[in-house]
Amino acid sequence: MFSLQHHFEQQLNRHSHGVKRWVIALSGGLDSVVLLDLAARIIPAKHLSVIHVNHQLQSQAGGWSSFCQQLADQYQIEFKSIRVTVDAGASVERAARNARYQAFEQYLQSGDCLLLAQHRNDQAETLLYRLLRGAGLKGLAAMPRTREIGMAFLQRPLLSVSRDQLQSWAEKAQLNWIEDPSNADLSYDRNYLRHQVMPLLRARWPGFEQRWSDTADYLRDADQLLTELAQIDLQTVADERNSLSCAGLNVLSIKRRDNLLRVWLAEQGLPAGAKVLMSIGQMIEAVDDSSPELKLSSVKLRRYRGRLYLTAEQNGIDWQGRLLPEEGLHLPQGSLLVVKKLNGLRSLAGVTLRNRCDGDRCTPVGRGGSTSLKKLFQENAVPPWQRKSWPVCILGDEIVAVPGICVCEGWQVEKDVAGFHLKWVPAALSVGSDSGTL
Ligand SMILES: Nc1ncnc2c1ncn2[C@@H]1O[C@H](COP(=O)(O)OP(=O)(O)OP(=O)(O)O)[C@@H](O)[C@H]1O
Repeated sequence: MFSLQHHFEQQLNRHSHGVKRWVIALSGGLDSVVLLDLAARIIPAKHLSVIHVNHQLQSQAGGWSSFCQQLADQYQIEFKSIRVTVDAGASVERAARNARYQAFEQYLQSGDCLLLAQHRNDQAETLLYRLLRGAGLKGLAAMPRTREIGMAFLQRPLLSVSRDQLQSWAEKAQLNWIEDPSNADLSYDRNYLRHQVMPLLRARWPGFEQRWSDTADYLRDADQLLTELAQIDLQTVADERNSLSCAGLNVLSIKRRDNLLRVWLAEQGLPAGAKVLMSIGQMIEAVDDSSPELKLSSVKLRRYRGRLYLTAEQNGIDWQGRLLPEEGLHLPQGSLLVVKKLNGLRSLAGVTLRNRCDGDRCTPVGRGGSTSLKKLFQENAVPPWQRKSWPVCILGDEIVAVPGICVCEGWQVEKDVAGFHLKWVPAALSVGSDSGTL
């Protein structure tokens, strides 16, 4: 016979490695109240914590927060309530969800596992909802059982359990919960599906939620395999500055190329619909000396010397006087990385950074004389829009190295000794996106 508690425990055990604290996301509704009850039965209270997000959207919101606090007190579990302001624009549902996940992310620490109470019926609703909105493979994979969130990760241990099973647990255990009146409001798409559409489907095709939940799992596996294929392909076409070779992309079939581009753009928070992929395809196939550009959200995709670059408009980084630390620097505009290996700079002591200036010259090792930075950038195929913000290493008035490009005469470490290698990686663009991640 099915035991909810046993099933729940098994699910937790599958992803318990390294978990120091289990954080229950408690809305006060039936599902998360059952989740809390189950967790409290098998995890010692000192390893548990409850988080409630107050969206401040309804007059009763403060009361729900107090209800959750009282519940946590009953179980003697640490409680945290976070108030968020929901930017109620086109979709209140989506804005509330985004604000909630942001609050979770800020609260969670490394070693935390956030537990959410979504169940099988929620999964089926999500799949149908996404299908209605014309989602791609990733969207149709619906909610993952587990994923990273900020420094921690989240789990949905009830994803294979039905709403009825949760309800009968709640009744047997005599739990109290809140009924959110907005759950009955059919003007919300999710509620319409839940109350009007799903019951019809269930009457005609009993048990369809389980099958849809399996379908979502298959789709997630397929999506993961395609992402892995894209990662393999990226290794052959991307360089260390995360630009892509058009020649390399042209060798791939169009489907495989689109798959790679989708994953590459998604890493930067950029969606890639069919139209965008077609335009990028034209850029890739353009004649080699052309430099087409494509605007994507707030960034530009540019082609330069046969490579594709994603770029934000940069105003130049004020490096002035910045000291070069051994562990490197991570800034919104990019990362300066430092590795120790043969050759390289002999010391970082006193070395500072500044922006490159017009007329800058230096004496790269092995070149036998001085050369302009302009020429060095051209020779190294540094795209023009990156040149302004490329850092230059200075000691006194002298350029001692240009990260990723050269070390200058007199500053290189002795032969066969490890020195400091500097690499400049222009920002991997991260554009705020509302991809509806669950
Ligand atoms: N305000 C909130 N504070 C903390 N966690 C929340 C909140 N709202 C939702 N959650 C978590 O996200 C899950 C899914 O949210 P969803 O909106 O589908 O659930 P709900 O119907 O509001 O509440 P429940 O699932 O508890 O019945 C919840 O089960 C709960 O774990």
